[in-house]
Amino acid sequence: MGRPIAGADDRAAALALMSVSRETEERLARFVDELRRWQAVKNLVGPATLDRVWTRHIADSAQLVALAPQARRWLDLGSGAGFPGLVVAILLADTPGAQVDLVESNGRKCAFLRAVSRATGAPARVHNVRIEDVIPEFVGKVDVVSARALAPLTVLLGMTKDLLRTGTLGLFPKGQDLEVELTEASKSWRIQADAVASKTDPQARILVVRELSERQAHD
Ligand SMILES: C[S@@+](CC[C@H](N)C(=O)[O-])C[C@H]1O[C@@H](n2cnc3c(N)ncnc32)[C@H](O)[C@@H]1O
Repeated sequence: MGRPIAGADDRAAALALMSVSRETEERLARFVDELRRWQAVKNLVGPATLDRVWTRHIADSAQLVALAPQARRWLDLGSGAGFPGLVVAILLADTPGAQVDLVESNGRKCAFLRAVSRATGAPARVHNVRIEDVIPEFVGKVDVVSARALAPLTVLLGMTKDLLRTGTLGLFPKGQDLEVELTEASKSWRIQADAVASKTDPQARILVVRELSERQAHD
């Protein structure tokens, strides 16, 4: 997006980027209300981003759903205040069989995620654990693994390799350093991926990882 926009304009700009029902918009608005309420005492997101929460966080997260329209079972790692995982869960709230697992090590953020899931009826389960400890539980069980602002790509691929090697699609929003991250990660991994332009930030792209294998010494 260009010039920062705030308040009602920000909400309208975000909604113009998404195609959601009235009910889904209301659930997203409930999420934003709760975020503002909790933010006052718990500092869940960067304070500077709160004025543009609809474009910077809601629409930025929502755009992932269109990249995996058939996916029902999502795993979001390092969910923080719910981006992108809880937004995805709200968008899938009326989709039969939808389930979004949110993994977050910070207990305060998990309390927020649970409160919003309850308030919105989103099909989300919150796991207050470390990512490294739960990945094995999800191998073969999720269609998509997502993570935003969690770790450099090399680290992210190491964390998710057992999922990506067994048919789970990886959706990783990335900033302007994606080429550098891909060059670095390609030293250790063979990666089949597309970089899709972000709808909310001209500098950003979403890395869609379709296949992953480890490089051998002779590669
Ligand atoms: C920079 S924040 C990004 C949050 C959110 N994904 C977003 O884009 O707004 C990274 C989050 O990952 C969580 N986190 C980092 N390492 C983790 C780990 N090993 N296991 C579980 N959560 C982790 C942190 O507590 C933090 O909330």
